Amino acid sequence: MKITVVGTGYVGLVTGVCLAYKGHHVICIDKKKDIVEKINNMEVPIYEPGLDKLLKEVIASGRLKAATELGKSVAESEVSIIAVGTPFKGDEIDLTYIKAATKEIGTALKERDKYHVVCVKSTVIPTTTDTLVKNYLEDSSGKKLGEDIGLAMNPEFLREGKAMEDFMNPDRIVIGAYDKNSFSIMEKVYKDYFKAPIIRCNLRTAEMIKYTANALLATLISYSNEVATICEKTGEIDVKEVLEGVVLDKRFNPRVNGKLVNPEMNKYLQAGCGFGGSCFPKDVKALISYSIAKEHIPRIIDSTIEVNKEQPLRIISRLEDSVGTLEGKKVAVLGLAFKPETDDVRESPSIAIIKELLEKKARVHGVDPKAMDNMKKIIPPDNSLTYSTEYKSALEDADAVILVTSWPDFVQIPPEDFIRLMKKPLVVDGRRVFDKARLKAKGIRYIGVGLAY
Ligand SMILES: NC(=O)c1ccc[n+]([C@@H]2O[C@H](COP(=O)([O-])OP(=O)(O)OC[C@H]3O[C@@H](n4cnc5c(N)ncnc54)[C@H](O)[C@@H]3O)[C@@H](O)[C@H]2O)c1
Ligand SMILES: O=c1ccn([C@@H]2O[C@H](COP(=O)(O)OP(=O)(O)O[C@H]3O[C@H](CO)[C@@H](O)[C@H](O)[C@H]3O)[C@@H](O)[C@H]2O)c(=O)[nH]1
Repeated sequence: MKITVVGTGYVGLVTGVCLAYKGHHVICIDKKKDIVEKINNMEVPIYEPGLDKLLKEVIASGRLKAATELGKSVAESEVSIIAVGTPFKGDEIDLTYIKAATKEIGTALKERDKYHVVCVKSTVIPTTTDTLVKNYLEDSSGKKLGEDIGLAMNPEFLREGKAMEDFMNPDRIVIGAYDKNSFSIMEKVYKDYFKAPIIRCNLRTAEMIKYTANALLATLISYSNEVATICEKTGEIDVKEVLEGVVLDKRFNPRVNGKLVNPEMNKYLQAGCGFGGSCFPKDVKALISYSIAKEHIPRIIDSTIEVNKEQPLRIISRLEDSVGTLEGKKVAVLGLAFKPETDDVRESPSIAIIKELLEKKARVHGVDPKAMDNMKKIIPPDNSLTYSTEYKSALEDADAVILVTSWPDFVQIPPEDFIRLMKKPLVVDGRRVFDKARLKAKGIRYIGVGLAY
């Protein structure tokens, strides 16, 4: 099947490469020339484990190409998948890129005389596909939906850092479609290639499934963080023990032959310094603003954002409680990416933490094995702020370290390094990954989220 993917960022590139690997012929379109050139030269423009190898394979086999213009490719394809960004801007979702991509596809469809399905993969709020996208498409193509063109909404659930694994082995494939033809063509994209239940629904339901999934996962994180604060304020309760006691319920973590089969869910029932990334913050905010526009004040998901905003700052105030003023003190921030195995720093809690430390006149040394360059673009280095990719120079003479991202390099730091390199070692564990007892036994002071002593 010939498929055009419009928008070759994170989702578009993974989608294009995986569909080509499964046997489809894919053209990936992006406005950015440098992305297109890199792809055609078999270079991956983002860091994502496993993508490199497959990209080389599909380019070499001729099943994937990249281009900046979509006209020819759309006219020759059965399906166009829209995977452009849908950021949150001001106080609502920004659909500028969706509008532009839809218009361009519609214009290109004037040249096609066979049925063609336009599929929205970008995360868009309910009713976007069956109103805005439908209207733009019909206006720009001069064709009628259901007669000459089809429309589908197929949300993506991949996680950064695990994108290849998630795309290749999806838990479910959600296909919202306008008509029968659109369903059957979209099924042809997936059915024979992926082993997953296909959920057939209308366009709005598909849009809402995506938001509900992200808002629920983000809410679990904020819920865990709220419980953490209650534990901190009580004393002699460790939120880690509490949540471990909760997740062993088989309704969260079913067992097969006595073994846990879904411990991944436990990551969302853990206390820490908050969630970040390119999706949770913007999607939860978009759902809130959509709900308000529909005249419903969403109390639970509103608090999800509020708790998350406070979480990085709570860490700093606990550090201050322990060491007094931060002015002139050196603080090592371990981890800049919003989670391990990615170079993505968008909305990472490390941004709020570094800004707050600088505001309090601390000297900051940020460390990350992959995300340092991306962070430099957001908060450039200066006299008070240094970056590196390894932790040892950051620990040297530091008054405290704050663990923000649980990269294995950091989790495995031997306590001897804290003792040897730091002034009077103090570890603030923002992800609860260190062995508190082991550190304390070596005389290292320890502050953990959700732990008062
Ligand atoms: N990143 C994720 O983990 C993830 C997972 C699931 C869903 N999503 C959703 O997928 C969508 C895309 O996210 P992303 O992270 O891949 O975004 P991204 O910013 O990495 O990529 C978007 C790409 O689209 C290109 N683009 C914009 N307008 C274009 C046009 N008219 N023609 C051609 N190219 C165009 C941009 O140049 C950019 O490279 C968003 O709606 C996001 O919410 C993202
Ligand atoms: O090893 C981990 C993994 C996650 N987290 C926390 O969980 C949050 C979210 O992680 P994750 O869900 O893996 O992030 P994303 O890659 O942004 O993926 C989410 O957002 C995507 C975009 O919509 C969806 O497709 C995914 O299903 C959804 O999980 C992070 O900010 C962290 O707070 C950790 O602390 N450590």
